[in-house]
Amino acid sequence: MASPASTAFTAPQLPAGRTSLFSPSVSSSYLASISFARSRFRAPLFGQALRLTLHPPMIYAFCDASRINRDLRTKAAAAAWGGEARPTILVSEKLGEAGLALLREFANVDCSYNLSLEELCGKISLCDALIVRSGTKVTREVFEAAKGRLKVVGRAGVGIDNVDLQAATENGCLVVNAPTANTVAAAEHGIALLTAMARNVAQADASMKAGKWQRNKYVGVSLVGKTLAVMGFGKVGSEVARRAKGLGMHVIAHDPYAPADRARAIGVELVSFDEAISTADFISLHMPLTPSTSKIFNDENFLKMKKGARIINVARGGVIDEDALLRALDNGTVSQAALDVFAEEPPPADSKLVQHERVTVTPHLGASTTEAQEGVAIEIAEAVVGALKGELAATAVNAPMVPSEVLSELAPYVILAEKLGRLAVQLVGGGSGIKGVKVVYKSSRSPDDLDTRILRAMVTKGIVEPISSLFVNLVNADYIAKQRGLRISEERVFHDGSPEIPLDSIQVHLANVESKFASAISDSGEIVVEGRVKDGIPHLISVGSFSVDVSLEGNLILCRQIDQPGMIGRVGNILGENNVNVSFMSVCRTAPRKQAIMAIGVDEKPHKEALRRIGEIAAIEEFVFLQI
Ligand SMILES: NC(=O)C1=CN([C@@H]2O[C@H](COP(=O)(O)OP(=O)(O)OC[C@H]3O[C@@H](n4cnc5c(N)ncnc54)[C@H](O)[C@@H]3O)[C@@H](O)[C@H]2O)C=CC1
Ligand SMILES: O=C(O)C(=O)COP(=O)(O)O
Repeated sequence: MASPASTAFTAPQLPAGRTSLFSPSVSSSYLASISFARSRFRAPLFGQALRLTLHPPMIYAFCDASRINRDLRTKAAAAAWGGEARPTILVSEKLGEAGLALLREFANVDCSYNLSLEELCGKISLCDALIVRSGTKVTREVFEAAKGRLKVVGRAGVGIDNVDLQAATENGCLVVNAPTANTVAAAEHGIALLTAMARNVAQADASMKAGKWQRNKYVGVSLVGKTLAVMGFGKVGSEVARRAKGLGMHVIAHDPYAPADRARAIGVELVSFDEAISTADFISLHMPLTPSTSKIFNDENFLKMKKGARIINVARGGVIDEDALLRALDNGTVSQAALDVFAEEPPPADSKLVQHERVTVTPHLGASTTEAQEGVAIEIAEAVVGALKGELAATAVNAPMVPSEVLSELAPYVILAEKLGRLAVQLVGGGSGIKGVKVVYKSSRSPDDLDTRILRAMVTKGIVEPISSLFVNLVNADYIAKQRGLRISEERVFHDGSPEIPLDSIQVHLANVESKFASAISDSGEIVVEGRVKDGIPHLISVGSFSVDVSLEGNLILCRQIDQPGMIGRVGNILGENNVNVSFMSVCRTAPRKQAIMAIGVDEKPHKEALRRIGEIAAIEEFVFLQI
């Protein structure tokens, strides 16, 4: 690599009249950059501490910097960030008042319940977020009808089987849920159904109301000493287990993914699926509905059950083959069932299962307590508002969860990563197509101590957005990379420095490509650009095998020239005559009077004519203009 004898000429300056680096006219990458810091972020710039106040569009932009940048050109979005118009949140099912109040502080809230699919599709392109419970099917059609406006779907509860996560991801829409606030309610409902079923409470109640007094008919079974199999030992399952232990039951559980010590800690033994269902008197279902759990309780598995077993389902109707359950009830394999959830909700009015004498039913009431609904509403409102502000929700279902402290630490590197991707892709020439991208992180931290997912996503964004109409964010970056056949690999290089600083530099390598600026090809034959964060500002520090030193603001001109006096002046004059403000300039040479690379940061895009005149300077061997 050429010696880093760079000469920095002009200190970067804030454009006249700008009080913040992040004025609305600023590029998408700036917007993306600051969105990580939750509210305020102090960046020591050019010897002075500049307070960056995050306006909503800026914060939000992290989720969708390019879209926001486009939106900023529209009246609606411009107003949104000014506070005149605000984001719109559609709430399609009943949500607790406390949650609605939180939403209303931040957005316009449209509570429209019982929408048909057509009505939902009709509204959704006017909404930035949608909040649902289990009754709204958020299908691919809905995401497509959103035409890119919908940024967040909030599921006010746990199960997200009613949301097409793949379609959400493909459309860059974040899905968040509220996974904890209804756990106890669901567990209590499970216990309520268990005890009610064992003692025929619902049937006896209906009988009395019909004027009967049937004491012999409704003799129940005792729970104490009986075996309960908890199928799915997650949040709800373990709370059910804890309560069932209190009722004197012997509790076993099946969950392929649950840690045995967590079960042991509450006196529950984890067993295989077959052992659980074949030894239990009561089987309580608490697993999610997924392709692998769909209809897992079927004819074959009912046959394995202890004769006369009793089943409780507060999870999802779809985990049971309902026709098979009916057969098992009728042939006595299963003596009773208590169901809160159904494959189709509401089930058909003539459902034989609902009408069955030995089946106790409730209309999906597991989460329906005053307390749980209040909690869920607040949990989801905070998650959705946070996501609209660009914070990464801790309950994101289709995006990597990056803790907020990691985000704020990595914020300047995130900007750097996007800019390096953007630069690298603009250096590609010759229609070679990009296949392999390698991101190299030089860091003194151990790999476990540096979460690079967000950086990789932003490199992808930087590479993909300039060459496509796609917008890329953390939600869809990996998906889009895969779609475009981009293999993104990462490499860590140990840097002997302070672990206080997360990264020394980031390199982006594009393999097997030609470049329109031959000097960008390194000795290894790849386009390589490397950057570093200095004083909170991303800098380009090498291109190909040449060292440079230029802050990555505005745009960039790279020239390779024969090192000789007067070059800076000649290029500077042409730019000056074109009213293009130079923000930064560095020259790096292999040796005096040999080859040199001049990197010039410019605020404006030079006119074609100015670029042509620069290209005509005899000593300039090649040059390229890059938009950052
Ligand atoms: N009826 C209602 O109103 C409510 C229903 N639910 C439902 O209850 C279920 C559980 O909720 P949480 O406990 O909060 O979720 P969770 O994610 O904490 O627990 C689910 C557990 O199921 C396990 N699991 C996954 N596949 C399994 C399999 N094939 N066999 C056995 N276990 C498996 C997972 O390892 C996990 O431990 C979800 O389906 C949720 O939608 C939750 C709240 C209210
Ligand atoms: O949280 C869950 O998974 C539930 O099933 C609760 O559903 P709901 O919000 O009451 O429609």
